[in-house]
Amino acid sequence: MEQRTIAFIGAGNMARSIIAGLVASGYAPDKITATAPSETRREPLARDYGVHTTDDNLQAASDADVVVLAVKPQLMEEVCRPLQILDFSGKLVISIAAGISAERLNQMLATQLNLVRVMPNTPSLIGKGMSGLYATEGVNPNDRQFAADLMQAVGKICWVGEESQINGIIAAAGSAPAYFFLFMEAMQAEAIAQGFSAEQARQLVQQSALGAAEMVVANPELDLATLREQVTSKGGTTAEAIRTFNEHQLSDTVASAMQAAVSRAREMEKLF
Ligand SMILES: NC(=O)C1=CN([C@@H]2O[C@H](COP(=O)(O)OP(=O)(O)OC[C@H]3O[C@@H](n4cnc5c(N)ncnc54)[C@H](OP(=O)(O)O)[C@@H]3O)[C@@H](O)[C@H]2O)C=CC1
Ligand SMILES: O=C(O)[C@@H]1CCC=N1
Repeated sequence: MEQRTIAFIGAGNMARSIIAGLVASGYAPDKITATAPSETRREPLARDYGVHTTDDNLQAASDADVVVLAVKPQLMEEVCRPLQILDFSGKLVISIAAGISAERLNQMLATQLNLVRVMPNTPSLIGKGMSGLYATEGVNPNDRQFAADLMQAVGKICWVGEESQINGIIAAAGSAPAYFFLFMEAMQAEAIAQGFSAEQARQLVQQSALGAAEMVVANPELDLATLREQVTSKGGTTAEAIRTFNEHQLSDTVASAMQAAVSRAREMEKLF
């Protein structure tokens, strides 16, 4: 892919995941700068991935072709204010923040940005990310392509045509790794309660999760219900487990949780 100079403003969990995946995919580390106030954040990034780091947001953004806004939503306004003096006209700006609209970002940076909103997730760290992308009006095909290439270097992508759909991406992908971790945590805890060591329980759970996910990927012609039915022998153990999940309205719980993620994103759009 095209090697542009990229500044990540904010070097936390998500920026680190993208940077790790990018560098592993062959992106030149010396084209990447990550900024954070604390040395403890910056040092491991420089050490592990060979990228430049600094606490100088203004210099990093000024030197970059592409500015990735990767701070917490509640800090975005404060972080953007000093950057208002920059000329963003030749730059592509990518925001990965949840709950901050393009219109708000234009206000925060006091200009009409050439902006793509991206909603990634942390498995980008290992090249297995899932990102949603929304290009604001006027983003040229080259910049769209660059944003797509960038996120494809760390996983799969899904373009959305309406900005509001980014909140749906949060619910279905951005936040989703945490749902699966939670499910695995609960399974691990019960496996321990049933007598396995923490290590054994973790292996039982993680290998089953990996196997299930890979079965889904390897069998695109089979819908998810069919894969489930293949495990569920009539009158057997799985049927009882599934009946218990259904009795406790697992589907409704999942739907409510995803709706709660969307509601929170909408609420954040008003707060920050
Ligand atoms: N985590 C996730 O799975 C996902 C997160 N996102 C979005 O990514 C963004 C970042 O989230 P996440 O990585 O989890 O958050 P983190 O808290 O892990 O990272 C935030 C980073 O911002 C840095 N920071 C704080 N103040 C400044 C400043 N003034 N200038 C520059 N950097 C600063 C922090 O540095 P320091 O530690 O030194 O203070 C830290 O490196 C959020 O907007 C979130 O919505 C989107 C999708 C998924
Ligand atoms: O929890 C959050 O707000 C961010 C956005 C998606 C995942 N983490």
